[in-house]
Amino acid sequence: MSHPVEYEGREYSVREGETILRALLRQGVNINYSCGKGSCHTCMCRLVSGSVESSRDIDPALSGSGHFLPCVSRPKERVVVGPPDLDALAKPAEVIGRRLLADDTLELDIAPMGEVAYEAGQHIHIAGPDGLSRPYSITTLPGEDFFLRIHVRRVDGGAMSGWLFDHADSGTTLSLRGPYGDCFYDPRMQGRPLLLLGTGTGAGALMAIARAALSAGHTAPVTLFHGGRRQSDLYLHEVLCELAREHANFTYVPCLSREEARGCVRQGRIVEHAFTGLPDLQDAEIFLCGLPAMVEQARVMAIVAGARRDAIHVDPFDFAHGNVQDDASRVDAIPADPELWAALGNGPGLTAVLTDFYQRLFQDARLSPFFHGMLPQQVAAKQYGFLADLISGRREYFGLNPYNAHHWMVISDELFDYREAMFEEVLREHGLAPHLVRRFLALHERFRTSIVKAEAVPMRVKGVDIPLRTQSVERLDLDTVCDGCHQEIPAGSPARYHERLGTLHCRTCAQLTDEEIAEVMPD
Ligand code: HEM
Repeated sequence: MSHPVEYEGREYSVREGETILRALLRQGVNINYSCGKGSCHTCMCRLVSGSVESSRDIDPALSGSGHFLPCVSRPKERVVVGPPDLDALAKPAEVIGRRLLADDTLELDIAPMGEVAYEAGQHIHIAGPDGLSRPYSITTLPGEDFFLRIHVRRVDGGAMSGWLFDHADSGTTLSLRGPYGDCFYDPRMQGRPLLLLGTGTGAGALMAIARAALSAGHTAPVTLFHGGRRQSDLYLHEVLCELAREHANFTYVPCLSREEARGCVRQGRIVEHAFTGLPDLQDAEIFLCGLPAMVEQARVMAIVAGARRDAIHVDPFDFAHGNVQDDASRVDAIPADPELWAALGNGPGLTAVLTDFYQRLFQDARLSPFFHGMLPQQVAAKQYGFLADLISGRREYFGLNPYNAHHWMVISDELFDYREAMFEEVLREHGLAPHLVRRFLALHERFRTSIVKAEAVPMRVKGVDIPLRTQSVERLDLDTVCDGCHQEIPAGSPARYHERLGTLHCRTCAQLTDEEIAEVMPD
């Protein structure tokens, strides 16, 4: 028998065999999570009452303070779940060593008071004085030493990196939270080629992932591309060359985009080199750490090269910089794809795909709530306008760009991938060749960072944010009809106008409060 779960004051059903995380996501709860299998700890919650059964143990200090992982737990009775107690999750730690790896890159050895169970390449949040806190990738391997090592790049005007550079000497105390993230080597990847792309200190995390794989006896090729502008950006050059000498299946490819490249260093950006000649990435595991623009471009290229969505592992804190490019420039940069357009019958095939896709989406428990009040054929027609422009190269679409169209929606990477899997299935059912399916999905992929976000954002028009407002109470100038009860609303009455849906509701259907009415009808 399954038991319900209460989260943030609301009760949710849990189906037989379903984890608490799955149940909450299915019912539209916006809960932070990442790996979904008990490794990254991103979804950690506190058990306020009741008990759960977990398929994976966590640090006893965490379970002792009432924490558990909803992604690997099922309720044993009715449970009440709350957000994690961040103070209880913090562990004191001490800096025990530091060295400069380059003018602007510092290596810190940090000894936590107590055990921190992590995977190489995961990150921890480090808090300094005044509660300032930033994520840093762990560059050591678990069990290798009693301390953790991180790499810090001095960021211009960066308060935390500046503080670590100037004040984090041996003996300085810090506070740690984590580990977090699912960008790490899993022994189940044995036998698959690993492709690692990083810029800046992303190389520290990638080196740890490569070392974890090699020390676990990974025999398939492991290729690490590290990109920088200047020679000094390639701050792990010697160490990575040494690793390549020690392991025949490890290749290190340094690339320089600005300074002249010499010796084994290649000229240009890593994305250009890594995807030259489009390797077949169907079996590969891909790790991306570094500049958001690189991560975004590499993700698109990986999809075109056949990578599975769940095989692309991204260090999530790199996206903390937000949306890297505006949609208009993205659209301008997308070349027409005459082969794909022809395969879609120059239009009718796209209509057929979108009609089927939205029919299916409107039946889906996770996606349909976003489309409340809309009709599948309406949405399919608008989507056609957007995609037909991208694929055919014409420029006739004047609807909302993806950033603005989704500004009010909370969409996780996982939900985005869920929609993509559904879309992929429809494309295949319509007989599109596999290489064209990838190219189609890569078009969507280019807009991921415009669409995926943890909270609603204001619309942005010509670089200016429009205040987030989807509903307003108005005093009507003309007689009209209520979209709820279909009764007349006489001119001069208050009504609620839903800007996005374009609907109007009378004071009864909209349940207007006296305060709301008084604001538009002060007399
Ligand atoms: C989980 C993923 C997604 C969800 C839940 C979602 C949901 C929606 C919803 C509800 C709307 C209607 C907005 C409104 O009229 O207020 C919309 C519009 C739109 N979506 Fe998505 N979407 C997703 C992914 C995508 C992707 C991958 C693309 C393509 C890059 C895309 C492109 C668009 C565009 C262009 C519109 C505007 C159409 C128009 O009004 O002219 N969406 N989406």
